[in-house]
Amino acid sequence: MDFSKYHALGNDYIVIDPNKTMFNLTKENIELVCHRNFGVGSDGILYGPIFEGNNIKLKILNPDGSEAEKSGNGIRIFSRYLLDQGYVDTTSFAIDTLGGQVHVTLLDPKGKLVKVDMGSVTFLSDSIPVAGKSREVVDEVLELDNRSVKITCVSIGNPHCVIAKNDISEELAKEYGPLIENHPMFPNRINLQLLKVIDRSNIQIEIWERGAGYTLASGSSSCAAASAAYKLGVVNSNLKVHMPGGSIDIDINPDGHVHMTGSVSSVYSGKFSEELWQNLMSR
Ligand SMILES: N[C@@H](CCC[C@H](N)C(=O)O)C(=O)O
Repeated sequence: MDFSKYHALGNDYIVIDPNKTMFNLTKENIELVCHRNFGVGSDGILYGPIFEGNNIKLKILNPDGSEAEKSGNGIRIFSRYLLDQGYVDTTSFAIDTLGGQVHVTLLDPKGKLVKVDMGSVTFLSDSIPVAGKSREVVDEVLELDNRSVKITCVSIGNPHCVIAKNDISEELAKEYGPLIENHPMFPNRINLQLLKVIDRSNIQIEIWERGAGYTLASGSSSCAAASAAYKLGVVNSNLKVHMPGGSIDIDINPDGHVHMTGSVSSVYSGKFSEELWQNLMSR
């Protein structure tokens, strides 16, 4: 077995385990493995577990080869991988990511339902980052290709830009996505969520992910959009985030920590063909 593939609400990831498979994490290799025509195909690679003392570290790679600080669906998937491979034998453990440590609780004996304390969010421009003077970026006007949009920006370890609209669609996410992701206001690029508030306990989002493009679901996007809606005063602290691939439950605790609960599905474990493997090893 060289890799395992899982999805969380249609957001699919390949887990490559450095304890089992030597893999050069070059931009070209990541792009090839994630490519849906020339490789295995996925919305990213989860590279781990990397053991540092007693800690378990995870690296999250986007299909364009960039490294993400956090991924909500990625963390839930990786938690199930740790259980499937016998790396953990408790229902509660921590994982270190570039965007901080997260705390996981397996709510199902097979790891099919996972809750994660994703940490706390910030709206501060310097932390996200968003260019310009130091401020909270909440309901602020951004010029976008001859249009004005209202943005609220959030970091939950990785950066997000939320745009609330009455009508949202895949087409609109694909139109706004590249413009927002690469806008000069966002020096580290950014993930986009188009947000529609259904009622105080339900929101709907369409997502464009930094380094990945349009995806069917995103855990950190769910946390970001729910936190933005809560900050704007239009939802309660416990809510459901509906996405094209399914829904995630979000609880915003009084201490500011955001808890995300959602499913994980196993797809298959596989081996790279000798031909693809030679290709990957040669660069
Ligand atoms: N799908 C993820 C987010 C993955 C990282 C993102 N593309 C970024 O670059 O920040 C999720 O479920 O959170």
